[in-house]
Amino acid sequence: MAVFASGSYDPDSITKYSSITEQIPRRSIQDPETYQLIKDSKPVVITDTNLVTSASKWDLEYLNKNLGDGLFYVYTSNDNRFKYFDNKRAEKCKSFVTPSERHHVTFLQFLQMLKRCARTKEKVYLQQTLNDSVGTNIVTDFLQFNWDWVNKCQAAYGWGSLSSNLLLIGLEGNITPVHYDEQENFFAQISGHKRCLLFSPDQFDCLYPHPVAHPCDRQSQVNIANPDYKKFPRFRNAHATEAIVGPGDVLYIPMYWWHQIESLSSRIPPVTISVNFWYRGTPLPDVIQYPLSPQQRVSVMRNVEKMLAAALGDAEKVGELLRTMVEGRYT
Ligand SMILES: O=C(O)C(=O)C[C@H](CCCc1ccccc1)C(=O)O
Ligand SMILES: [Zn+2]
Repeated sequence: MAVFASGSYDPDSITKYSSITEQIPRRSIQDPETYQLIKDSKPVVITDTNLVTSASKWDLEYLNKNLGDGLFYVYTSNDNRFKYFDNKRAEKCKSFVTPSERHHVTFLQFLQMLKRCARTKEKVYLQQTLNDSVGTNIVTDFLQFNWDWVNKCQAAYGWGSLSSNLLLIGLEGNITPVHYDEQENFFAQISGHKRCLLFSPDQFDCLYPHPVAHPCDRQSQVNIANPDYKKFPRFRNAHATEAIVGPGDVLYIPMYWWHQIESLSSRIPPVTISVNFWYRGTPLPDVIQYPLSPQQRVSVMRNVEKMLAAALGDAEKVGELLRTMVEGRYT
């Protein structure tokens, strides 16, 4: 077993995907190009924001001592994929097999689950929105985030309010499969390394998301590690851009950009820790410019799916109606 110096990762552990073509640029907060990229809704890794420097001391021991006795959502998966699913919809959708299991546990129970994973090879992923149940030391660290910088960005780009900060503590090998979010995201890496694969929103047709009413809405049906080209032939045309983020890096994931996040193996520390900053998007402009942006086209498609499900009173009937409308007519 190779042991890596603290804070490094094993480059050989990185799965080779055919669809990777380029690297996401890494820029300083001093560099004007950084702000041009964000303005253009393009991904960029900003290397020196000090956004979460106050969290550099967050390791499992410190977090166990200071996170308080609240409950945390921890997902377990028997493969290493943690495909997000809407819990409420999953309960309603009888035929749906949840791709991972959600537990609501104390941090101590999470640590015990981590220990068990070392034996059972099961994977575990803590994904919890930071809330006011955390201890005072975490509040102090949180208040020392570089809010000045991130608030300036929020205002400069006309983003909506900060909706949440998700604390993510994962094991090497954990994968959050390809999905998009309807929020702007400053993804801050605190401990360990993560490989982020991003696909632009105009590749919607190559990534075959689940229907909007499905528990896995916004998630791609394609497993990019083993794509089913019969079901998803256009995935052959997909091209990703990649960044490996380490402690102190902040990846800007623009709203509607597809992303897959993989925790890279590094013996020290055995876990990866990240905190994201999700912002509601810029409100629609008063005058819509044509042609619509790829993001706006995704939003239109989502609205059509929602309206048809409501109009038909049954989301299961949307596909049939759309086929009737399109086949032989709009082809
Ligand atoms: O920050 C982001 O957007 C990420 O995708 C980070 C990702 C975990 C996100 C889990 C999730 C996905 C969809 C809805 C709610 C929660 C990771 O780091 O593994
Ligand atoms: Zn995401």
